[in-house]
Amino acid sequence: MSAFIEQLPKVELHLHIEGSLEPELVFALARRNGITLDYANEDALRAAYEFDDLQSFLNIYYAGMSVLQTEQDFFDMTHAYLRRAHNENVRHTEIFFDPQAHTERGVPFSAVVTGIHRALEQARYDWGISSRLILSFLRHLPEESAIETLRQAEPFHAWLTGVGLDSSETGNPPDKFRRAYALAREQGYRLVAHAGEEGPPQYIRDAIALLRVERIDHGVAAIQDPALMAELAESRMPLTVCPLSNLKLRVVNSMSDHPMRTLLQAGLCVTVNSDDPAYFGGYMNANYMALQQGLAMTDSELLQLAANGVEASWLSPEEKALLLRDVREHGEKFGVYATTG
Ligand SMILES: Nc1ncnc2[nH]cnc12
Ligand SMILES: [Zn+2]
Repeated sequence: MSAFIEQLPKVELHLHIEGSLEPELVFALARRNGITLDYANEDALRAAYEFDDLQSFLNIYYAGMSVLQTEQDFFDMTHAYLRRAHNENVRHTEIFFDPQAHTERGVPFSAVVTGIHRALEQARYDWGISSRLILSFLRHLPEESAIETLRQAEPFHAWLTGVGLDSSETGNPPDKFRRAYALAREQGYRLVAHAGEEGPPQYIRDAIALLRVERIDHGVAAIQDPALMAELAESRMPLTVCPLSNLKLRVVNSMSDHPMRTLLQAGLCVTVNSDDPAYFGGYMNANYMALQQGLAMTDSELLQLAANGVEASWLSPEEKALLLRDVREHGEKFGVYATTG
């Protein structure tokens, strides 16, 4: 592992907290909650992490999170992620959670959000990691369910910065959630959505035009549409790209085919993120390393990606300036300067 990547101050903007649940914790929580799993042990579960596409991953992802029952379970999962993030010099993280995947199983919304929030507060206190929490709607469910989830979130609005949209993309276009997003916007939430992971470039356009998002999660399908790429570059609309996720879900055939460098060189505000690190083979450092090894990205390009992460974050302008200074100073220490911007 390169010291440049290890010591680089990093921002993570696309992380599903349920996707940070490592097999060891899945089994520990199953034991604690008296749940019997379909897998004999941690290794057997890990061996099932071979995916053909997004849906084959989502099936295992939802099964894995069924061990989460109590507020303490949500705390423990979030705390474990934050410890890893801290160890990888992640300074700021914006975390998705999927409340419907838990409330549908009878887990109260309050237990989910309180456990996660408590861990975020503790990490801020213990390790100085700042964070934001993003409530993500499941797009395979009806819009009414998303709107009901927004209602359940009302008492916890102070802990929630934004709303997002994840799960099965194909056949569930942004248009389906127009009313839910309009409501969230009225209530003061910031808006993001997964678009252009497996879905077409038109979903990226629609997320921007119909849902009025300020960031696109994934967005790698933009590579198929030069006019869209030019618009995204011009507006500096951030894309929260997840390299190892794209590889494991076969969005790209190999890391050397990944569009990250082309998007970066075209002036888009692309960022590096881990998506579901327990399932896709690594956290933030591993994602930077995949770009370094698979695309031969230079330290200068990696520095620019880290700076883009700060730019795309929901930190205040003052906090961004401080963190950007740390990123630049890290580069100077290694004699490295950002490529663009
Ligand atoms: N990569 C991904 N795409 C869509 N939904 C998800 N939920 C968790 N990870 C996801
Ligand atoms: Zn995602």
